[in-house]
Amino acid sequence: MFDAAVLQGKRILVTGGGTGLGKEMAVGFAAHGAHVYICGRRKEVLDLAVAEIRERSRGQADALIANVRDPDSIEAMMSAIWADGPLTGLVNNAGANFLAPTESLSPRGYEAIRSTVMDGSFYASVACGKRWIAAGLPGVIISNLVTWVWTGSAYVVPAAMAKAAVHAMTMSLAVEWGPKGIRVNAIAPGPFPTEGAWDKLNPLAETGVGATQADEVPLRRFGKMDELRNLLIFLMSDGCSYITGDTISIDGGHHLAAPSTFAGLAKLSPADWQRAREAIQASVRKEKETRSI
Ligand SMILES: CCC/C=C/C(=O)SCCNC(=O)CCNC(=O)[C@H](O)C(C)(C)COP(=O)([O-])OP(=O)([O-])OC[C@H]1O[C@@H](n2cnc3c(N)ncnc32)[C@H](O)[C@@H]1OP(=O)([O-])[O-]
Ligand SMILES: NC(=O)C1=CN([C@@H]2O[C@H](COP(=O)(O)OP(=O)(O)OC[C@H]3O[C@@H](n4cnc5c(N)ncnc54)[C@H](OP(=O)(O)O)[C@@H]3O)[C@@H](O)[C@H]2O)C=CC1
Repeated sequence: MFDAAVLQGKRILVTGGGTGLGKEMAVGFAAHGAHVYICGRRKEVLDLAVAEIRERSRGQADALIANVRDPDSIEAMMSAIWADGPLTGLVNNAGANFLAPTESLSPRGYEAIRSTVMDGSFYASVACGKRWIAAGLPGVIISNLVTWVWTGSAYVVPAAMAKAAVHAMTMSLAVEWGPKGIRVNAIAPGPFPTEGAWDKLNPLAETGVGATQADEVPLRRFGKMDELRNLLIFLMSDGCSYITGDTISIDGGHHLAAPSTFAGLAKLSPADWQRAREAIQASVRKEKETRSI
């Protein structure tokens, strides 16, 4: 769909690019000429991802360990990247989410999600924005949101709140930084199955409702990674020079047909929720064992 050199000379950081959607975007950017950087908290996962991105794209990729919940960690990562030259683009993709009845959430559970999605996107955007502004350089920021920024969603309330905050950041920064040549957009994907998301959002047969299902998507299927890449490459490219402040859905029409949330989980019993919690926490424990930061 695009010229293979459409992103030649671009240097793009994808947060959370070691897995799932972030890794797939990184493959697309690198295959179209960009040097991609990915970050996350697990060295082994990042090393494997860099090897895979290089092989699949035949392009340039590097990884840095960083925790987006920690502004000092983000600053250290940005300084390391900028030492080799400025970024031209940032994708705020790192995310955290799990299904839970809201009344069961502790302040730490809420904070784990809010700080990853809302604070992480803010810190990374400001770390890039202030460098671009100081150097008089243009830049592109794209945040990976979800259609709940328009609909809300039961049982994932901290994620819906935090993504909505980043939606507001997108509109606000587009206006504030537009005169400086910085474009700020977002995407709102529907279901694109990934191990990370499905472990946390569809842990049991009973949790297979709306948000993670394909049958009520008007286009009757999940999203494909090539479709995601096409949108991201376009938004990141110089051909997209007049779009800013927008959040573009890529969900096969799911949110317009209404069942794109977790409303259907009202049928779960307390025992079902306990099993869901145990399954989610088993997945989190497995991931945490391999964290490097
Ligand atoms: C359509 C699809 C849209 C997709 C959207 C996505 O974003 S998909 C992206 C999917 N990918 C990811 O999410 C990847 C990143 N995710 C992660 O790093 C972890 O999943 C994390 C968010 C739990 C944070 O880890 P961490 O090391 O910071 O945290 P921790 O383990 O120390 O727990 C913190 C608190 O949370 C509590 N708690 C946990 N589970 C449950 C539960 N089921 N119920 C209730 N509470 C729960 C836990 O008890 C603790 O509180 P406490 O007891 O101390 O008061
Ligand atoms: N899959 C889907 O259908 C949809 C996904 N999305 C969004 O897409 C994004 C990616 O989700 P997906 O690929 O499915 O799930 P993943 O779990 O695979 O991706 C999350 C990534 O974020 C990284 N991450 C999490 N916390 C931090 C942190 N504190 N610092 C640095 N990196 C962090 C994780 O790496 P590590 O744990 O090593 O740090 C992981 O690589 C999320 O923002 C999600 O909300 C939106 C709509 C639909």
